[in-house]
Amino acid sequence: MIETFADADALADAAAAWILDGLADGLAARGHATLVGTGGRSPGPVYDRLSRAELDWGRVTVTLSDDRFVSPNHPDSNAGLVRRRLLVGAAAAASFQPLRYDVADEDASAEAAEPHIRPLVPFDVLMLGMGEDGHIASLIPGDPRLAQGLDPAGSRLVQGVPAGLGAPPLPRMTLTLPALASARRILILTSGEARRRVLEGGDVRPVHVLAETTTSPLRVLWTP
Ligand SMILES: O=C1O[C@H](COP(=O)(O)O)[C@@H](O)[C@H](O)[C@H]1O
Repeated sequence: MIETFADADALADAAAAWILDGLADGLAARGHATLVGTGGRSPGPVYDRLSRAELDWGRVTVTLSDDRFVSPNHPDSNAGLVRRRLLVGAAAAASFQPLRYDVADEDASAEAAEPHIRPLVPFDVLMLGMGEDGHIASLIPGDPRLAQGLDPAGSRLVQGVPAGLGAPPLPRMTLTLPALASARRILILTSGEARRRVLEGGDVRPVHVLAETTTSPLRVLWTP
Protein backbone atom coordinates (compact mmCIF):
# COMPACT_ATOMS: atom_id res chain seq x y z
CA MET A 1 0.00 0.00 0.00
CA ILE A 2 2.87 2.43 0.76
CA GLU A 3 4.97 3.58 -2.22
CA THR A 4 8.49 4.62 -1.23
CA PHE A 5 10.37 7.44 -3.02
CA ALA A 6 14.05 8.34 -2.68
CA ASP A 7 13.41 12.01 -1.97
CA ALA A 8 10.81 14.76 -1.87
CA ASP A 9 11.38 15.72 -5.51
CA ALA A 10 10.72 12.21 -6.80
CA LEU A 11 7.61 12.01 -4.62
CA ALA A 12 6.35 15.38 -5.86
CA ASP A 13 6.92 14.36 -9.51
CA ALA A 14 4.84 11.21 -9.04
CA ALA A 15 2.11 13.05 -7.11
CA ALA A 16 1.79 15.84 -9.67
CA ALA A 17 1.61 13.36 -12.58
CA TRP A 18 -1.20 11.36 -10.93
CA ILE A 19 -3.12 14.51 -9.99
CA LEU A 20 -2.92 15.88 -13.54
CA ASP A 21 -4.09 12.55 -14.92
CA GLY A 22 -7.11 12.62 -12.58
CA LEU A 23 -7.97 16.20 -13.50
CA ALA A 24 -7.67 15.40 -17.21
CA ASP A 25 -10.05 12.45 -16.70
CA GLY A 26 -12.53 14.76 -14.98
CA LEU A 27 -12.31 17.35 -17.74
CA ALA A 28 -12.79 14.73 -20.45
CA ALA A 29 -15.72 13.07 -18.70
CA ARG A 30 -17.61 16.04 -17.28
CA GLY A 31 -16.07 19.19 -18.75
CA HIS A 32 -15.04 20.34 -15.29
CA ALA A 33 -12.72 19.00 -12.60
CA THR A 34 -12.17 19.52 -8.89
CA LEU A 35 -8.90 19.28 -6.97
CA VAL A 36 -8.77 19.22 -3.18
CA GLY A 37 -5.45 20.49 -1.88
CA THR A 38 -4.11 20.45 1.64
CA GLY A 39 -1.78 22.28 4.01
CA GLY A 40 1.30 21.31 5.99
CA ARG A 41 4.83 20.82 4.71
CA SER A 42 4.34 18.14 2.05
CA PRO A 43 2.23 19.72 -0.71
CA GLY A 44 4.32 22.82 -1.61
CA PRO A 45 6.59 21.08 -4.17
CA VAL A 46 3.53 19.40 -5.71
CA TYR A 47 1.80 22.76 -6.05
CA ASP A 48 4.91 24.18 -7.74
CA ARG A 49 4.79 21.45 -10.39
CA LEU A 50 1.03 21.72 -10.92
CA SER A 51 1.18 25.50 -11.28
CA ARG A 52 3.44 25.09 -14.34
CA ALA A 53 1.48 22.26 -15.94
CA GLU A 54 -0.50 22.64 -19.13
CA LEU A 55 -4.15 21.95 -18.37
CA ASP A 56 -7.40 23.77 -19.02
CA TRP A 57 -7.18 25.30 -15.55
CA GLY A 58 -10.10 27.63 -16.28
CA ARG A 59 -12.38 24.59 -15.95
CA VAL A 60 -10.84 23.42 -12.65
CA THR A 61 -12.03 24.30 -9.14
CA VAL A 62 -9.55 24.01 -6.29
CA THR A 63 -10.61 23.67 -2.68
CA LEU A 64 -9.03 22.40 0.54
CA SER A 65 -9.22 19.34 2.77
CA ASP A 66 -9.03 21.68 5.75
CA ASP A 67 -8.00 25.14 6.76
CA ARG A 68 -7.25 27.10 9.87
CA PHE A 69 -9.71 29.81 10.94
CA VAL A 70 -7.29 32.62 10.16
CA SER A 71 -7.06 35.29 7.49
CA PRO A 72 -5.60 34.13 4.13
CA ASN A 73 -2.63 36.43 4.84
CA HIS A 74 -1.77 34.56 8.04
CA PRO A 75 1.32 32.30 7.71
CA ASP A 76 -0.72 29.30 8.93
CA SER A 77 -3.48 29.72 6.34
CA ASN A 78 -3.76 26.74 3.98
CA ALA A 79 -5.63 28.99 1.53
CA GLY A 80 -2.64 31.32 1.59
CA LEU A 81 -0.32 28.42 0.75
CA VAL A 82 -2.51 27.42 -2.20
CA ARG A 83 -2.69 30.99 -3.46
CA ARG A 84 1.11 31.44 -3.23
CA ARG A 85 2.22 28.07 -4.61
CA LEU A 86 -0.57 26.66 -6.80
CA LEU A 87 -2.77 29.48 -8.12
CA VAL A 88 0.10 31.15 -9.95
CA GLY A 89 1.38 30.65 -13.51
CA ALA A 90 -0.88 28.52 -15.69
CA ALA A 91 -2.97 27.37 -12.71
CA ALA A 92 -3.95 30.95 -11.83
CA ALA A 93 -6.94 30.44 -14.15
CA ALA A 94 -8.48 27.91 -11.73
CA SER A 95 -11.31 28.92 -9.39
CA PHE A 96 -10.75 28.65 -5.65
CA GLN A 97 -13.42 27.64 -3.15
CA PRO A 98 -12.37 28.52 0.42
CA LEU A 99 -13.40 26.84 3.69
CA ARG A 100 -12.65 29.97 5.66
CA TYR A 101 -15.27 32.74 5.63
CA ASP A 102 -15.16 36.07 7.43
CA VAL A 103 -17.71 35.05 10.07
CA ALA A 104 -17.78 34.66 13.86
CA ASP A 105 -15.98 31.35 14.33
CA GLU A 106 -14.91 28.04 12.81
CA ASP A 107 -18.38 26.49 13.07
CA ALA A 108 -20.02 29.41 11.26
CA SER A 109 -17.27 29.23 8.62
CA ALA A 110 -17.89 25.51 8.08
CA GLU A 111 -21.62 26.19 7.73
CA ALA A 112 -20.93 28.97 5.21
CA ALA A 113 -18.67 26.69 3.13
CA GLU A 114 -21.00 23.67 3.17
CA PRO A 115 -23.39 24.74 0.34
CA HIS A 116 -20.42 25.64 -1.89
CA ILE A 117 -18.64 22.33 -1.28
CA ARG A 118 -21.72 20.13 -1.82
CA PRO A 119 -21.95 20.64 -5.63
CA LEU A 120 -18.24 19.82 -5.96
CA VAL A 121 -18.65 16.31 -4.48
CA PRO A 122 -17.47 13.78 -5.59
CA PHE A 123 -14.13 15.49 -6.09
CA ASP A 124 -11.98 14.30 -8.99
CA VAL A 125 -8.71 14.35 -7.04
CA LEU A 126 -8.09 14.56 -3.29
CA MET A 127 -4.57 15.21 -2.02
CA LEU A 128 -3.96 14.82 1.71
CA GLY A 129 -1.09 14.99 4.16
CA MET A 130 -1.02 12.99 7.38
CA GLY A 131 0.02 14.07 10.86
CA GLU A 132 2.07 11.98 13.30
CA ASP A 133 -1.17 11.19 15.13
CA GLY A 134 -2.66 9.73 11.95
CA HIS A 135 -4.89 12.72 11.28
CA ILE A 136 -5.96 13.56 7.78
CA ALA A 137 -7.49 16.91 6.80
CA SER A 138 -8.30 18.23 10.33
CA LEU A 139 -9.96 15.02 11.53
CA ILE A 140 -7.72 14.99 14.59
CA PRO A 141 -7.67 12.44 17.44
CA GLY A 142 -8.91 14.16 20.62
CA ASP A 143 -11.57 16.26 18.89
CA PRO A 144 -14.88 15.73 20.75
CA ARG A 145 -16.62 15.72 17.34
CA LEU A 146 -14.19 13.32 15.64
CA ALA A 147 -16.76 10.49 15.54
CA GLN A 148 -19.20 12.82 13.79
CA GLY A 149 -16.55 13.77 11.24
CA LEU A 150 -15.67 10.11 10.64
CA ASP A 151 -19.28 8.93 10.33
CA PRO A 152 -19.58 7.57 6.77
CA ALA A 153 -23.32 8.33 6.87
CA GLY A 154 -22.90 11.81 8.36
CA SER A 155 -24.92 14.57 6.73
CA ARG A 156 -22.27 17.30 6.94
CA LEU A 157 -19.44 17.69 4.42
CA VAL A 158 -17.62 20.43 6.38
CA GLN A 159 -17.37 20.84 10.15
CA GLY A 160 -15.62 23.10 12.62
CA VAL A 161 -12.73 21.89 14.80
CA PRO A 162 -12.10 23.66 18.12
CA ALA A 163 -8.77 25.29 19.03
CA GLY A 164 -6.24 23.24 20.97
CA LEU A 165 -5.81 20.30 18.57
CA GLY A 166 -3.02 19.69 16.05
CA ALA A 167 -0.09 21.95 15.28
CA PRO A 168 -0.65 24.85 15.16
CA PRO A 169 -3.52 24.44 17.65
CA LEU A 170 -5.78 26.94 15.87
CA PRO A 171 -9.52 26.54 15.31
CA ARG A 172 -10.11 24.86 11.95
CA MET A 173 -12.61 23.77 9.35
CA THR A 174 -12.34 20.28 7.89
CA LEU A 175 -13.98 18.17 5.24
CA THR A 176 -15.65 15.12 6.77
CA LEU A 177 -15.31 11.45 5.82
CA PRO A 178 -18.27 11.42 3.37
CA ALA A 179 -16.67 14.27 1.41
CA LEU A 180 -13.18 12.74 1.50
CA ALA A 181 -14.00 9.08 0.89
CA SER A 182 -16.18 9.76 -2.16
CA ALA A 183 -13.32 11.40 -4.10
CA ARG A 184 -12.56 9.64 -7.39
CA ARG A 185 -8.85 9.32 -6.57
CA ILE A 186 -7.05 9.88 -3.31
CA LEU A 187 -3.40 10.64 -2.70
CA ILE A 188 -1.73 10.78 0.70
CA LEU A 189 1.71 12.43 0.94
CA THR A 190 3.78 11.50 3.95
CA SER A 191 7.36 11.25 5.18
CA GLY A 192 9.55 10.03 8.04
CA GLU A 193 9.78 6.86 10.10
CA ALA A 194 7.29 8.01 12.75
CA ARG A 195 4.49 8.46 10.20
CA ARG A 196 5.33 5.15 8.54
CA ARG A 197 4.97 3.42 11.91
CA VAL A 198 1.56 5.06 12.35
CA LEU A 199 0.48 3.90 8.89
CA GLU A 200 1.62 0.33 9.53
CA GLY A 201 0.69 0.20 13.21
CA GLY A 202 -2.31 -1.54 14.77
CA ASP A 203 -4.03 1.57 16.17
CA VAL A 204 -6.93 2.69 14.02
CA ARG A 205 -6.44 6.35 13.16
CA PRO A 206 -8.42 8.63 10.84
CA VAL A 207 -6.12 7.70 7.93
CA HIS A 208 -7.06 4.04 8.35
CA VAL A 209 -10.77 4.85 8.55
CA LEU A 210 -10.52 6.65 5.21
CA ALA A 211 -8.61 3.75 3.63
CA GLU A 212 -11.23 1.27 4.88
CA THR A 213 -14.17 3.40 3.75
CA THR A 214 -13.27 4.53 0.27
CA THR A 215 -13.80 2.36 -2.78
CA SER A 216 -11.71 4.68 -4.98
CA PRO A 217 -8.02 4.26 -5.91
CA LEU A 218 -5.91 5.43 -2.95
CA ARG A 219 -2.14 5.86 -3.12
CA VAL A 220 0.14 6.56 -0.15
CA LEU A 221 3.44 8.13 -1.23
CA TRP A 222 6.22 8.13 1.36
CA THR A 223 9.77 9.42 1.54
CA PRO A 224 12.24 8.86 4.43
O1 LIG B 1 -2.38 20.52 10.24
C1 LIG B 1 -2.23 19.99 9.19
O2 LIG B 1 -1.40 18.91 9.06
C2 LIG B 1 -1.55 17.95 8.03
C3 LIG B 1 -0.21 17.25 7.86
O3 LIG B 1 0.79 18.24 7.67
P1 LIG B 1 2.34 17.93 7.43
O4 LIG B 1 3.06 19.18 7.86
O5 LIG B 1 2.69 16.78 8.27
O6 LIG B 1 2.51 17.68 5.96
C4 LIG B 1 -2.06 18.60 6.76
O7 LIG B 1 -2.37 17.64 5.81
C5 LIG B 1 -3.28 19.46 7.06
O8 LIG B 1 -3.82 20.06 5.89
C6 LIG B 1 -2.88 20.56 7.98
O9 LIG B 1 -3.94 21.44 8.28
